[in-house]
Amino acid sequence: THYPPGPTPFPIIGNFHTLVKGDLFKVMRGLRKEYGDIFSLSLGKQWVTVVNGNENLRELLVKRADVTTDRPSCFVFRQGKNKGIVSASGSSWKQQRAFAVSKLRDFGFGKRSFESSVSEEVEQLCNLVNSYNGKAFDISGIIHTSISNNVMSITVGRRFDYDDPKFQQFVYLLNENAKNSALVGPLNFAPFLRKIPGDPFGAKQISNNVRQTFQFFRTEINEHEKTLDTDNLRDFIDVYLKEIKNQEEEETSEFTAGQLLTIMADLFVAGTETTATTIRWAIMYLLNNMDIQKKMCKEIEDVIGSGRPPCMSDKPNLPYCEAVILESLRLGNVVPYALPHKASDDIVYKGFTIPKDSIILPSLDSVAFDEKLFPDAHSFKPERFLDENGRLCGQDKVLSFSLGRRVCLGEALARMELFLYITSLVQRFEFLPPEGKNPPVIKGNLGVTYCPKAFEFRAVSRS
Ligand code: HEM
Repeated sequence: THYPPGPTPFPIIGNFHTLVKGDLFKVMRGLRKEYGDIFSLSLGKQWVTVVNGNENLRELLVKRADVTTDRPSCFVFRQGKNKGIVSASGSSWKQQRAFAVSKLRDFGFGKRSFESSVSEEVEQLCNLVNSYNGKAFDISGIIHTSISNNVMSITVGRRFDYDDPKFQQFVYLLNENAKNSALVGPLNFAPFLRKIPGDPFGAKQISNNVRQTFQFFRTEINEHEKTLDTDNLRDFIDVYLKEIKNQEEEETSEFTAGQLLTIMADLFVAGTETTATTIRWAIMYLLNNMDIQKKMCKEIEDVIGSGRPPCMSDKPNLPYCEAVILESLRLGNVVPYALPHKASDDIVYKGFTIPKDSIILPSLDSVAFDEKLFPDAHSFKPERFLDENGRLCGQDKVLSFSLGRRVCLGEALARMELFLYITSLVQRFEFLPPEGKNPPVIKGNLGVTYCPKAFEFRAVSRS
């Protein structure tokens, strides 16, 4: 059998030493150059096949979806007990995902009917930003809280105040885990790393944070159970609790409180950090490209003015703003290797065999920086998404939400959030570096998500 090529592994640790050599992006891009689009790594007992390039990803994740959709059993997914949506596989995943998608949609998730709720959240955020009176500040904490409220209002049925200490602690835990690079890196694949005394890879801390996240939602679910009225369903938790009751008689029912708990954590974890981070990237790029910020602001002024905030029906009339958002999604590269998939059977592809039960890592990074799709790929150039008539083009080339059956479940909501938050902030404020300072250096930190290093800026009211 012909396995995909890759660096020669050492005994026991495999290619572990190659991956921790430094910048993971550089290492992975270098390996692609050396071994080709489909290369493999060995980590402990795990085989990992890294898939690069738009066509290979489409071929494997879409056309061969029958054998590339499951999740492997690695550290990050065991945190979700292989239940719920993100970490689950097979028929259980299919059923839970379909149920969640359909019921969330009933509550307006990602649809126009939910727009007013997101807009209110944006308004709250803008008012808070305004209260800094143009003084330099770091927006991460409040943007995380604001974004998570959008998912909370549908799932838990209420929003949380920015100064709610319990909620702040909760959002903090999430951030801490998201920053932990071990979750996407070696820890995920090499079980022996978790046993090293002193917890150098933060495995215990991660598990502990996850436990606290689950506890937060367990309390919410318990309170919902006490007040449940099946004729008046308030939110997603209520809908799910009703389904548990409906299926009580069936011995094989997959609708359990444990599943609900994991789905809640899934939605919260997958839906907060990603969107909030993309917005922070957009702000960072706009601070470094004042001309682009001015153009965006001018488009908003011409189309909407300053009398009312932007709404979704303005989107087709704001192609330049939309191009800035697409370029932030692409260059921000927030989930560079998506989440691990599994080969559920031997897959013969381009003369290689990707062995059954090995991990498939989709490199979305390889698409975001593909020079053929995006010439001068490392530069921030919204114009690449506009044709000669200023109309939007090439949106489909951006694969930030992955593809195939595992495609991001929150894509529609995320796109709505990105549009409303970014255009509203630009309409109301001019983003400037802190007084007397240069704009923040465009640098990221690769954890679960690739996010900008902490930075401060001034948001100066335009009125
Ligand atoms: C800019 C924002 C976002 C980006 C870039 C993003 C990106 C992604 C990516 C790359 C994946 C992995 C797909 C794969 O395994 O191949 C994913 C999965 C997922 N996302 Fe998102 N996401 C975003 C926002 C959201 C939001 C707002 C939600 C929901 C509230 C959400 C919920 C999920 C869920 C539940 C999954 C797991 C799907 C599954 O395993 O079946 N995401 N997302």
